[in-house]
Amino acid sequence: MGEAPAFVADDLPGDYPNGFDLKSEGHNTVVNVGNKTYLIGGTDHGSKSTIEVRVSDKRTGGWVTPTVLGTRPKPSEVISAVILNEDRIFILKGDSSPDDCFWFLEIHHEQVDTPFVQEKRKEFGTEVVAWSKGVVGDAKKPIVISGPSGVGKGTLISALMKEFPSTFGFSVSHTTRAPRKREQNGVHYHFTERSVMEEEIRDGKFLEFAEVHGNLYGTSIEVVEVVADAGKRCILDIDVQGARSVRASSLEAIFIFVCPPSFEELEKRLRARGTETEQQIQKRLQNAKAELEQAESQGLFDHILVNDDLETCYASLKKLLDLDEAVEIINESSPPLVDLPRDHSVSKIDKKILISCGTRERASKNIFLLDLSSLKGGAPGRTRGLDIYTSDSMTNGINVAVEGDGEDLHEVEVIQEYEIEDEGPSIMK
Ligand SMILES: Nc1ncnc2c1ncn2[C@@H]1O[C@H](COP(=O)(O)OP(=O)(O)OP(=O)(O)O)[C@@H](O)[C@H]1O
Ligand SMILES: Nc1nc2c(ncn2[C@@H]2O[C@H](COP(=O)(O)O)[C@@H](O)[C@H]2O)c(=O)[nH]1
Repeated sequence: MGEAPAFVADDLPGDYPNGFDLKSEGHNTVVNVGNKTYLIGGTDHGSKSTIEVRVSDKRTGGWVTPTVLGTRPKPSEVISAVILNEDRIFILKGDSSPDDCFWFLEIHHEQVDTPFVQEKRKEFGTEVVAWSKGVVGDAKKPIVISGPSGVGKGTLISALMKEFPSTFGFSVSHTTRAPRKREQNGVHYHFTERSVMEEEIRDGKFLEFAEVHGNLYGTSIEVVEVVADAGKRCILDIDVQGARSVRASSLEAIFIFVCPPSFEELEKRLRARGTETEQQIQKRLQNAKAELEQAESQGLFDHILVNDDLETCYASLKKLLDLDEAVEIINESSPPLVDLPRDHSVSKIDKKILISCGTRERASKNIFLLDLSSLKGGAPGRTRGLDIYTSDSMTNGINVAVEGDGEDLHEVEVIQEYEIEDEGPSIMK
């Protein structure tokens, strides 16, 4: 038996407040989770238009604007919503492009939080919600490479990127340090002012950041997601503090620490590179000692590589990434894409979402199923692992592209075995 619809569009509270800059009629959605009501809808501030969120606690009344983290979706005229696990709301945007129709809004409900919302609630001391774009299919785990300055991380990463340009994408960090000769903005780093970066950190735009050798460095969420969205495996070159933060985040990654064969050799390489002043070299060497000690921390790094002979170290890196025999494969099969039409209805059945296309009056037989049982990640990045199944990918009028010969679609048969409640769709425009 299917669950009752998560909410209905008519469920607007009697005291639905005017005065919000949320568009009315259809552009908004109201979701009740326990004692809270979430009003989710579009605003139109010119180029800055995004979906906004207001929260009301039924016990205290009144509406608050929560701290909103993550990349906010652009408004849509048709928004459907389904509550998942009470710690997040699944948002479906009708009439949106395939890469923009599924979103998750992570919330706080009673004792239930996603780790990110929990951490940020403590940090901000406010009501916090966090957006995370839903992505069909999975992405290969990003690779975090750490190690003391001058050990050869950049050299190893460049070799990987050169040999496997379609497989890997580099996470271009932000830094407040000055560019070196031949370093290009946007390629080697996003060079930025400290005040700007600090503000972006406060806005929750960074997956991790750290003060390293007297400058601020950080990995923006956007940079990592842009690489993953391009179907590439992201490589992060970050210090040990950053690795620790990523380990604590929702980003599942492989963590590699690169060691020098000796401290003397590290110093030799740093000096030979000729990019730092004597004072900076001393600072980096001092920090290297601490980093080498921390590399031993239980559970932080999955692999430790000694970069003595470069070729040998590079071969070991490729081996642990299962690339030793590899020839780069371009255009691996991509996950199915779906255009969610403007008129659709949504029902929740366990961890599956059934979407029927068409209006209530002119119901269409076009349906597809979203399986949310293997979700991974979440704010501050993407929520991955959505699976789509469609009844008839070629003839049903939904623009669904499915790889393979169609056999994968046998799961769709299961749809007919579910009993969907008669109450109609959970929301319809
Ligand atoms: N195995 C190696 N043997 C000898 N020299 C090496 C080896 N690996 C790298 N190098 C050299 O050591 C210097 C430092 O390397 P690289 O810039 O890649 O270090 P890094 O770890 O990325 O440093 P940073 O953290 O400061 O960016 C470079 O001049 C590079 O050519
Ligand atoms: N925590 C982070 N550390 C970073 C990031 N980008 C680079 N780094 C580390 O900084 C040092 C110095 O780099 P350099 O280019 O000035 O030599 C090095 O250990 C890098 O790994 C980041 O985004 N976050």
